[in-house]
Amino acid sequence: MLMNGVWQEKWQPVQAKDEQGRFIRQDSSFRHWITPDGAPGPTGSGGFKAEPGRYHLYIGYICPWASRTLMVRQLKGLQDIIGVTVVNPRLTDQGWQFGGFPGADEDSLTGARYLHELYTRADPQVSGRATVPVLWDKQTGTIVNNESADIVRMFNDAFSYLVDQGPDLYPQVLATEIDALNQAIYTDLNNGVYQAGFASSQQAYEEAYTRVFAKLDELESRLSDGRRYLFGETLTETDIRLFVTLIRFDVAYHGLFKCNRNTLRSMTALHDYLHRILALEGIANTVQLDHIKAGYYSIEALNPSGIVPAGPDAI
Ligand SMILES: N[C@@H](CCC(=O)N[C@@H](CS)C(=O)NCC(=O)O)C(=O)O
Repeated sequence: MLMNGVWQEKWQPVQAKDEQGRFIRQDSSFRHWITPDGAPGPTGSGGFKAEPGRYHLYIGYICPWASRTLMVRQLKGLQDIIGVTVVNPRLTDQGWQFGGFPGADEDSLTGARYLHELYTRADPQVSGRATVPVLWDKQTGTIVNNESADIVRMFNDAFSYLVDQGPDLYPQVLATEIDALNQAIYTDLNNGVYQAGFASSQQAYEEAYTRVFAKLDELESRLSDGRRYLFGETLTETDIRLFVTLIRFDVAYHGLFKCNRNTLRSMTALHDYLHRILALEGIANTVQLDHIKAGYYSIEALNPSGIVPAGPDAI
């Protein structure tokens, strides 16, 4: 991580935990918004007008948070106006690295070797972890935003006057319900699996494990009435947020994070739902299982041997 702009070599997956050994996630540090006219958004400062070719997205296929943004870029047809660079899925002592793995890119935009170089370019005194996703502004050479939830919202509407494509993933009529379900899915699943995997006490692990499977059971039953998506026929950002955790479940969370009551594949309604979203145009290309496996199983604190499991054969 970075301390006052200086990279600290000893990377630890758990930087903060509470007195019961529960993993605590850090807040994102860049929170500006791209808007149609460059006016300030809900947080941060203005000056980031939606313009074709001006912004660039740094992601890792391993990362569920980054993958949300990649999916929304795809669903909203922004591929031609927002470029993408993919980091190596194996975290190094220097954090995320460019190149060196099939399907990982060099950073042809800034020439950086590691992602943290972008953070210090954006703010020479920055402290915190150098996480993906990063939404980069080529015009001013800075980070617009590194919070996937914000980037998803921006991609949903900021560029609509340039590219009017794809569903509205945050329709106003559903906003309150979306916010509530997002929060529940974040707590129990998106972050819940990490709390199980990175727990440093039996109690913290069991608490998280119980919440993960209680939420999966609840969603399995919600989807069992034959609805296409969580809110019916309309695909929303909540589906994207759930999908990124479900797609990683059997290949990473079931084994590495000890979320092993059952596989996702054995939950029929959720499994069908997962494949329904995977079949949406362009979405399969946003999922690279080899990156997901290699990345998670390279977390030394959880898997010192570095051995990557051969299975499962199918998701
Ligand atoms: N709040 C961030 C979290 C992103 C995040 O935690 N990314 C992880 C990868 S899945 C990361 O880059 N970790 C590197 C590190 O913590 O040093 C978001 O949702 O955008």
